[in-house]
Amino acid sequence: MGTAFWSSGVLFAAHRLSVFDVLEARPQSGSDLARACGLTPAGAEKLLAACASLGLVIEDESGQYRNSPLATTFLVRGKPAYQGHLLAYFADLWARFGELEHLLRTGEIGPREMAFDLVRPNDERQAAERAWVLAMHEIALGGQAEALCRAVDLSGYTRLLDVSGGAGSYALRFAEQYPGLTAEVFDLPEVVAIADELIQQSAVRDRVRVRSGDFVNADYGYGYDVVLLSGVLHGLGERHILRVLKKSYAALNPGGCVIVQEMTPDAPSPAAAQFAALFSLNMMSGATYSAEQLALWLNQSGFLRITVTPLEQACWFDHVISGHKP
Ligand SMILES: C[S@@+](CC[C@H](N)C(=O)[O-])C[C@H]1O[C@@H](n2cnc3c(N)ncnc32)[C@H](O)[C@@H]1O
Repeated sequence: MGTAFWSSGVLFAAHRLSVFDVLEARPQSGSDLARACGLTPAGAEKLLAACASLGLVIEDESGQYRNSPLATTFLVRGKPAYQGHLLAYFADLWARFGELEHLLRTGEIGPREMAFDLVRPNDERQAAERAWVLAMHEIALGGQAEALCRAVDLSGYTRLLDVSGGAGSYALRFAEQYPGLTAEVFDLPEVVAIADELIQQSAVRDRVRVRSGDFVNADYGYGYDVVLLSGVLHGLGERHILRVLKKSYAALNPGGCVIVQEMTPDAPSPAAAQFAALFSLNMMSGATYSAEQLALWLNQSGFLRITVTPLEQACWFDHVISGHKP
């Protein structure tokens, strides 16, 4: 455990230096890669050896390196299962976890993260925010959207509101699955701008649209059959959770349902439970809550017929909790 960050550091550096993009074009020796990626020859050799030890690249008998199938699938820009934005998001959490002790003692981010945020140029900040939104999309495409679609049945419903819907990934997936469904992705203005790009590239662009606003203070509207809250509640404390759930309740038609998708410490697999426990540490407010606690909050907000569904296969969110408006 003490050296786990070594592997993360190698992965982040190799990805940021475009090592996997360069190797995908053709196998390279250490000195070729040094030239292509702007590294010292010694640095390139060490990085390649470290990547080989992690199963990211493979060396042949002539000393040339190529991507492993793992790297080709997930780490090359433009590939359908590319996870690079998610990696960039993890790399952004580096400072937070490096100064965890400070966060735990004070409840505030540490001086190094603060200093980093202050000196970060605007274009880098915007790129990081965009990477974060696209990271959420990569999670959805990486199996989460399929898992959610299998866990809930929206047959007969016609209007869905995806509150804090991020890239709109789940609204898009549901619209694809249910031809009679229209969906609205509600999020902050800069986020819905990115969602709208993805919507316009999709086959369901005529049935999915965006609306910008603040989920704590905005009126969600009314007449919806489904309100989706995916990965939203873990960022909030109890007071705001109940506020969001009550607004969701008000937005629904009688018979409509709220769907909460979350990571929980009572996840079906030990690995997922560990992920939820560690994930909870990087949040300034909020926490990963148990499925039972989330179900209780749904009930306190007026929802009935509450069901709790563990997602065995999903890699990020491990539970769906849904409830109906009577
Ligand atoms: C963890 S992401 C989840 C995104 C998406 N639902 C998903 O599961 O991929 C949390 C979302 O909450 C949004 N958010 C944060 N503060 C917000 C606010 N005040 N009003 C509306 N959305 C907000 C973020 O922009 C982000 O898209």
